[in-house]
Amino acid sequence: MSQILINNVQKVFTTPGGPVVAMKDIQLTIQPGEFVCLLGPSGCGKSTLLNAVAGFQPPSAGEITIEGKKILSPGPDRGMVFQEYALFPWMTVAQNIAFGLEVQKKSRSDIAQTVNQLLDLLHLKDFRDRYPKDLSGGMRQRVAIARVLALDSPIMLMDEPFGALDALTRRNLQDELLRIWEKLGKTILFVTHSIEESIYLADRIVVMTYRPGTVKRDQIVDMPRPRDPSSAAFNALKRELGALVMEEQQRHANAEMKLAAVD
Ligand SMILES: Nc1ncnc2c1ncn2[C@@H]1O[C@H](COP(=O)(O)OP(=O)(O)OP(=O)(O)O)[C@@H](O)[C@H]1O
Repeated sequence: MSQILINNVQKVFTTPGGPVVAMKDIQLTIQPGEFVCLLGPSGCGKSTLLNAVAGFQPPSAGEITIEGKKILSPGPDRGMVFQEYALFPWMTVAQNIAFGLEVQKKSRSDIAQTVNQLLDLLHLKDFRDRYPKDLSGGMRQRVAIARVLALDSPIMLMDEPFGALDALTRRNLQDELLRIWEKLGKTILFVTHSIEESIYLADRIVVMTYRPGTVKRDQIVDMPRPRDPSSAAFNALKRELGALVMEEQQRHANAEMKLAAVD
């Protein structure tokens, strides 16, 4: 199983205006099978942390290990889903899902079996021969998820995957994701700036501060699923986390005003 250990991680970007400390002193352990959301306003380092776990951008200090092995580059144990669907427009739905398996040189029959299972799991059977341009945003994101699931990585890293979807489609895909997570037992690290989305989905919500990104609150969400966004417990937590996020948003706004004053 795949425990993720984020050990005292820091990331500094060099910019023409000087160094930007995007995240600092991040210390987190994510257990196998856990669903963790990274929550915070724009610019608080959520994507920086996710990209470091993905191995796209190594930290400047500290280290990230998965099952004790230091992360230095992307690997087959981690699948990534982005906000933009990142599908190949010249391939059909089935071909998009099969792509990674073909790169891995799996046998034709294995590929066909996995693709059929995933078309089933994500309710995409009737769309298998369509091209991405002929699909809705929600459908495209289903294909993107199926494509990552095809590789059977134990860890899924998701960067605002439902951010561009309308509210109804978003709820629908959140429910699908929970169903898949419960069925397949993946470890999920999910970036969002939606407080409601984080409470609806996560076992644990890590609220981050604005520049430098640090852990402001590590919150267990101890509510049975499916969660009811109109319940008292849901709303109490929403208010509490809302106040924390608002503080950071305010710090962001103040920092931008200072910059504008310098300009
Ligand atoms: N390549 C880079 N070069 C310079 N600064 C960067 C770079 N990438 C990120 N940053 C800065 O690091 C900080 C954290 O950025 P990051 O994208 O991780 O935040 P975020 O919380 O994911 O925000 P968003 O929700 O807008 O994506 C920001 O202040 C950003 O400007």
